[in-house]
Amino acid sequence: MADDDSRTGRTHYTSPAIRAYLDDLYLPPDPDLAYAVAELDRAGMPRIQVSATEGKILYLLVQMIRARRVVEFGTLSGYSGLWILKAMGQDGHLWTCEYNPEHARVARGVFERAGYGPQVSVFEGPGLQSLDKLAHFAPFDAVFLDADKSGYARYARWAFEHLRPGGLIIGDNTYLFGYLAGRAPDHQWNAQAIEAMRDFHAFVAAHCTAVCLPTPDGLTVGMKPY
Ligand SMILES: C[S@@+](CC[C@H](N)C(=O)[O-])C[C@H]1O[C@@H](n2cnc3c(N)ncnc32)[C@H](O)[C@@H]1O
Repeated sequence: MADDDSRTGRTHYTSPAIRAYLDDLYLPPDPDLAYAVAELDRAGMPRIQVSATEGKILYLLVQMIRARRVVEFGTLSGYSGLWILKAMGQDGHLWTCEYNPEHARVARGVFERAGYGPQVSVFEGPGLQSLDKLAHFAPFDAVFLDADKSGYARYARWAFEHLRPGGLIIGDNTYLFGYLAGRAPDHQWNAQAIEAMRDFHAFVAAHCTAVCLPTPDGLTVGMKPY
């Protein structure tokens, strides 16, 4: 029977039991990924990595387009980077930007330990200031945005310019923690930040074949047309 509430997103059928059942099936334990998460706690870093399901979505997307050259903004301890590297296999390369030197140091250790050291370039510094350097390695197959949310629109324009046709722009937290629409700006996310995220969505919607997946905080996937 038709269920307008779930189709329109007003209700959903997720439950802890369903999540546990599906995670058991689709997300087998991986010691490298577990180590990247454990490193967050050990180093006193925030647990703000993508979820395992979002990591698996990244993995699938990277494999579906046979990506070999991926850029990431927002490395943290390398958790999402590992998902991307594992999906690319031995001939892939990840350029990942991180402005916190301690996060970059921890991530390098995580990548090395998992055997991906030679396949990763960790760029230290603000992502927007690394764009010119990164452009030397274009064209890319995918660009994953998970750093400064106010920069997403600028990252997306840069990504579009430096992606091959069929390449992907992927952005996490594109609901802007609930502030994207229908919520008043405040000290956490001001009007300018909300406008910047809306500018990101407007750009991706206008230039890419795209959708915003309804993950807990929105995961936007846009393909540069062929
Ligand atoms: C949400 S975390 C990234 C999580 C990571 N992608 C994962 O899933 O494992 C965001 C990271 O971006 C970094 N960051 C924040 N602003 C940045 C900027 N302007 N340039 C580069 N990195 C930035 C933070 O230090 C933090 O490590």
